[in-house]
Amino acid sequence: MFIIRTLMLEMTPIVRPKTCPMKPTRGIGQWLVAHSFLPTPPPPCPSAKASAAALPYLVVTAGAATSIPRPPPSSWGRASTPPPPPFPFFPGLRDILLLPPPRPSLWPLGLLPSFELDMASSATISSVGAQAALVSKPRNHGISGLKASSSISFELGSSFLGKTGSLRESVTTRVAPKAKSAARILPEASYKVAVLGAAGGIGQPLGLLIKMSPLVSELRLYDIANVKGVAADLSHCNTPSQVMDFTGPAELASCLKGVDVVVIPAGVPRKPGMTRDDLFNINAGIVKSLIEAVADNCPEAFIHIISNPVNSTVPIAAEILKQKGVYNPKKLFGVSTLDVVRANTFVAQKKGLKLIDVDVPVVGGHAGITILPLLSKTRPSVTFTDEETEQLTKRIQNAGTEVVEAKAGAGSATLSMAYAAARFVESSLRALAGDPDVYECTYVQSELTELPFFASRVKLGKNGVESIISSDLEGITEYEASALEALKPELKASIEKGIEFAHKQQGAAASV
Ligand SMILES: NC(=O)C1=CN([C@@H]2O[C@H](COP(=O)(O)OP(=O)(O)OC[C@H]3O[C@@H](n4cnc5c(N)ncnc54)[C@H](O)[C@@H]3O)[C@@H](O)[C@H]2O)C=CC1
Ligand SMILES: O=C([O-])CC(=O)C(=O)O
Repeated sequence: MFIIRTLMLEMTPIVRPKTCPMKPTRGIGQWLVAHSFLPTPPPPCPSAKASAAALPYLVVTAGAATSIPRPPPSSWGRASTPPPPPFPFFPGLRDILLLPPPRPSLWPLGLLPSFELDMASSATISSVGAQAALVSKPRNHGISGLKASSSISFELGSSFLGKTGSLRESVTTRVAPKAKSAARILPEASYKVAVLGAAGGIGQPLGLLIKMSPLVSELRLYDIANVKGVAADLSHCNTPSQVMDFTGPAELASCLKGVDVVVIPAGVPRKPGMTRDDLFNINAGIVKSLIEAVADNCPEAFIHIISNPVNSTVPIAAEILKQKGVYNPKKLFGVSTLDVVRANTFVAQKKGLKLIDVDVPVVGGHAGITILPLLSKTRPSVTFTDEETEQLTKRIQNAGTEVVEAKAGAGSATLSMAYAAARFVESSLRALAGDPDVYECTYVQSELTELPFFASRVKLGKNGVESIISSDLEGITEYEASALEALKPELKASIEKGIEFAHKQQGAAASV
């Protein structure tokens, strides 16, 4: 955690004169990066003293009212403005405050720190020179589950976020060299991300979500078919990244050269009645061939494996990378983020908590009983009856099957998976950008247990896994301890199956 001192110098005065329709309220505040939606910063309210040039890109919403307006730029903040359509990601929020340019990590995918905005109720934000106080208290890790802590606090004098304010946040970003001296924090879209299997059920929405990231300069989409249309479609979104399409093995190398992150959702999904392991025979070969290309073309990239069965496909990838002499265990990840996303959602629903507050670590693997939510480690601290623990654990473990059955033959989770994968991509990019405080649960090579691969919370850094967080496994309940023991044989078998497959392939290739 550190203090972003420079931000204070950039504080743009609140541009909300009396005529603006929005009133400050008590409630949860969320930071949205408006520039994903508002390519041109809106002009100020008519009486605001802030110049258009000083206008920020970051919107803070506070309050829990019914709709968040997205006024057309020409009428931003005018009282007479009819209610505009709701903000796509955050219906249900109202007050909008304009603040300085965003840090890239704060984009609207739920990767948002959550702040308690406790405004003096008597304060009227009437102009640039309002006497308002905004005090935000540190909250739990928020949806991202990434922050060791995040806090922000402002005591304001002549402006809403005046010079006396201070901001403490655990997020950093690339600071453009020029911007440093000007005390300006700018997001820098400079990362190249490749999605392999980009025309599929996960690949398409994942492409869209990555296209919205302010950190990405190139979005490379690869599939064996149908990727041109997806790329043409996405390329019309006016966000920073350039979209490129690559079709078939002949174009795979060009797709991969120079990328920072490779995400692999290529492969077949389950149908009702199947286990993830039933996908092994097809997906093992797909992952193998794609990883061979990754090894040849971008061995330094972070590799995110979504293709099931993750418990086996990650060990396969590790073996292939070893065979190619480029295995870096710190950069190979099985994407188990969806388990965390689900656990957070279900726990919040069950306990009546605010979704953005809840963070449940999920360890083990990514199939059935190998998915082990550590409910006792839920933040904020919350107690569960034995019955609740049993019911929640089972629901989280079977959530994939819940979707497979609901889709009745049309595939498995795609949208929530894309959301989860986009979160993991964003976390990786933030880690690459030097954010010192990025944590995610992921299935990696591990010494946390006797198993060679294990999902747990890890700290991500520029070089991948910086450390594996062991504390989540300390002081777990009896229920969790016995579930942990119970999952080991299945996870071990899946790992061995993957390793054996890779060895057999190598043997077969050698004998040709
Ligand atoms: N890790 C997780 O939490 C989750 C994993 N999954 C897994 O993700 C995988 C993909 O699921 P969906 O997108 O729903 O399937 P899908 O069938 O809709 O899409 C898969 C895409 O992969 C492409 N593909 C197949 N072989 C390829 C190859 N050799 N190279 C490049 N692309 C190739 C297909 O053309 C297709 O566009 C499945 O294995 C599924 O089980 C799904 C949900 C969650
Ligand atoms: O259940 C499946 O087959 C897809 C998956 O991994 C999930 O939704 O967790």
